[in-house]
Amino acid sequence: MQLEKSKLIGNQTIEISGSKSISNRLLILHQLFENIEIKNLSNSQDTQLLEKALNSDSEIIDIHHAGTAMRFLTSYFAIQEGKTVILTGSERMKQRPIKFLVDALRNLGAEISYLEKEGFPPLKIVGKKLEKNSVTISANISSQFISSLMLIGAKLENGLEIILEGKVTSKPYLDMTLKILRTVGITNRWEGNIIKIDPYKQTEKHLQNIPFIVESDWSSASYFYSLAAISRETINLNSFKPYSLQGDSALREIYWKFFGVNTISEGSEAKISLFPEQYFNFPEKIILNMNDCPDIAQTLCVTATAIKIPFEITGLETLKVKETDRLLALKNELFKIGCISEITDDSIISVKFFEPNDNISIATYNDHRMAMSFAPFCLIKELNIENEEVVEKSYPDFWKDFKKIIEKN
Ligand SMILES: O=C(O)C1=C[C@@H](OP(=O)(O)O)[C@@H](O)[C@H](O)C1
Ligand SMILES: C=C(OP(=O)(O)O)C(=O)O
Repeated sequence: MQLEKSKLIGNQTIEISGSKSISNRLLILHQLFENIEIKNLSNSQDTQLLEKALNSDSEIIDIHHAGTAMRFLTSYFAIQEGKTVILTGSERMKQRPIKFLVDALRNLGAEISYLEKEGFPPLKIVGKKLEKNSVTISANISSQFISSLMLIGAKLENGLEIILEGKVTSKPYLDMTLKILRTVGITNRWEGNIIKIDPYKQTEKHLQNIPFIVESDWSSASYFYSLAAISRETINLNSFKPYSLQGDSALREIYWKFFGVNTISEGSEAKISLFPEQYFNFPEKIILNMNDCPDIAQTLCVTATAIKIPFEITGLETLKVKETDRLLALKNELFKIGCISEITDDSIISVKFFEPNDNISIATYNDHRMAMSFAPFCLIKELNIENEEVVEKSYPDFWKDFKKIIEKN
């Protein structure tokens, strides 16, 4: 996608579809427990793949690049008595870890085997009744493993106790799962390092359809925060609430503190306006731990580079095992837009900004967030985004929405 040097058309309104994370949880719960009437379901390819997998009779389920779906379906199929499936995905999916989740499920009594490399998809899952109700799992690789167990917990006869070992990564996603479980009547608690999910008891309330309006996707909103911060123009976003289940709503505080972008909520209309201060003193350096919101780290690095604010971002140990090694991809591509950076296993630090060359072409590494996070740089300089179709994974309408609010400068 060739993007000319552009300027923002101020005060336009964008409607992003429902949160991918919330939608994925609701689809699993709908299938396992309840008639949930889901409104504003995510239109992301990942959510569509999950929905298709849940309704499929096929023995082979290919989930492509959808990590959350892969992890959630592993537990889901493990408890489908009498059903055997092969759960597979893209070449990258076959490099993304799943061992700790498989070990935990096996310890509960599940029958899961690896078809290629030990510890990685594809998996053969023979659905069974799980008899045990307590399991220990490392919490520092991916919170998706734990959410996956939590989502099936209430289906086990005595519920499920999950004992977390080590540092908990991406914690707001676990809080999200617990809160969503409560909305469908599954009681739970998290005390110290133990999460307890009570067994499901159907009540009269549950016999009706439970309506759930999915709030729009905060991770997708990040690209508009970036545009607002760089352009200093206002952007309006629909279907966002003042109180969110999504950890990426930390964008409000982060973009206010470091970039002076105010978020004004019009509560009753579930609409927010991103309103940049015109005379904001940018900080000398951004020092931030983003372990709670890893999916918006790429966005923040590009905004900071465009405005030339040095940054030191830590807590990013999960980035290496996402759609690509996001730390390496960031280092390579930030260089093209004028930032020399250093990376470690869990951090990225800017070292120096310089005037980038012309003819910038950003590689996207099969990673939707690489494409979307670099696009706002067109407010500074013309650039090409390679394989622009990667955005489909989470935000199929991205280019349509993006182009609606920029024009050639
Ligand atoms: O539970 C979820 O919906 C997600 C959890 C996070 O993954 P990790 O826990 O692996 O960091 C996040 O990066 C991913 O996009 C969605
Ligand atoms: C990491 C992501 O997704 P997943 O792990 O579900 O592939 C993402 O959307 O940034």
